[in-house]
Amino acid sequence: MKVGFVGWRGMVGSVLMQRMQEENDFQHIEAAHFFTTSSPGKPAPDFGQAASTLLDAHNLDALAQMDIIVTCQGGDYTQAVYQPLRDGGWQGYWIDAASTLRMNDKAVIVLDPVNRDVIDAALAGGGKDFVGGNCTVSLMLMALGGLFQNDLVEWTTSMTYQAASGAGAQNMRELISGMGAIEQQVAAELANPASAILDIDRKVSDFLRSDAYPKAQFGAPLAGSLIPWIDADLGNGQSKEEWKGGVETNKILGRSDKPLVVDGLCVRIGAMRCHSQALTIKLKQDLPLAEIEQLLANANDWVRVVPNEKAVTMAELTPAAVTGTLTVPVGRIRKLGMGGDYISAFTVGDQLLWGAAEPLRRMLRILLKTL
Ligand SMILES: NC(=O)C1=CN([C@@H]2O[C@H](COP(=O)(O)OP(=O)(O)OC[C@H]3O[C@@H](n4cnc5c(N)ncnc54)[C@H](OP(=O)(O)O)[C@@H]3O)[C@@H](O)[C@H]2O)C=CC1
Ligand SMILES: N[C@@H](CC(=O)OP(=O)(O)O)C(=O)O
Repeated sequence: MKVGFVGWRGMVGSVLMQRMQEENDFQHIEAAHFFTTSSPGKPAPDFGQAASTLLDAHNLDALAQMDIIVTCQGGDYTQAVYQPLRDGGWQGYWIDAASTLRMNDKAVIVLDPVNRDVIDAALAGGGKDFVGGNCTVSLMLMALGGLFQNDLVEWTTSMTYQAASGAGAQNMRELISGMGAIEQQVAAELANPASAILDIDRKVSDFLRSDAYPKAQFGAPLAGSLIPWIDADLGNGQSKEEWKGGVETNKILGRSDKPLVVDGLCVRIGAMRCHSQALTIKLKQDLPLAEIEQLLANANDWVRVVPNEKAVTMAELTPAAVTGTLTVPVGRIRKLGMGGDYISAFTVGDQLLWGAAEPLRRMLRILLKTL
């Protein structure tokens, strides 16, 4: 098997490479080839394979030599290369982090702990295109798979608290710059315990609204504020990120013919790389909480039910606790005042791991085992 990697040095690609090394995935690959859009001919990274040089990621002939291509290069690259490659007769497997092909009929959105059956059916039917899902959708399904997979959900809202990393590496830098710049505005006042808090607040507020605040990437202040819009404006009041919540959830679950309503508001907050979501779930029946918790906990090896108590919630159900881990905690589970079939839940997950790189890594392993 020849496997080509495109976008391996970007943020998502780097996390993918790191996970592949941790899981010894390269040992299962006969020949790994690394592509670049910027520096063909330069030395390729050494992940225990023979030293080689970087290939041109726009060279269709070089790409066509691959049995499997894994790309984390982004939607523009997929848009430019995928169809010409297929039109040229390439029959290989395409594994992609970008959203471009997700809703294509022939593509499967991969999240194997949730939809291994959908993936296997596609492979058996000759499917060749496997795309990672939107990060909030994948993380929601990892957390709440126990309810969705048992067809217990009538509808759900997902109100998100999304990290800067979802917008890219430069946006993460801008978030930290914003935090630092705010502190600098009032460093002298902070050092003086007698300074008036309303003076500090006024200085910070003035700075947040000023042109001096670093916001070139996000277009609005994030540190010290939030941004209640993510991705494109669809023109009907819904953001594209919110639209993805519904269509991608149903596609992953293989129920686009009988779609569940999944809708809500997507909000960017000042976390680094963990997305959080608050959910209201209308169940099809009034199940005891203990049964709900058991269904959630048993759904996969990564979900962890956090008891709905203050101390453990503060310790375990936060971006600070979860960042850099594959664990997907879900907590704040309780019956809501609307009735016994309404529950709340809150979940946190690393959007670069289960939200981006890990489903791709696992799909590659599935292919390497199957082919
Ligand atoms: N960010 C996220 O959370 C998610 C992203 N995705 C998808 O993955 C795609 C890639 O996202 P992301 O990883 O954030 O993109 P990055 O901007 O981090 O990387 C994309 C490419 O930029 C080039 N590049 C230029 N300068 C640098 C540099 N200094 N360091 C590293 N790479 C550099 C590299 O290409 P080259 O080596 O060819 O020069 C790299 O592959 C997105 O467009 C999206 O489609 C999907 C889910 C989540
Ligand atoms: N849109 C997500 C990140 C992302 O890349 O999503 P998608 O893969 O659906 O384009 C966010 O900003 O948090």
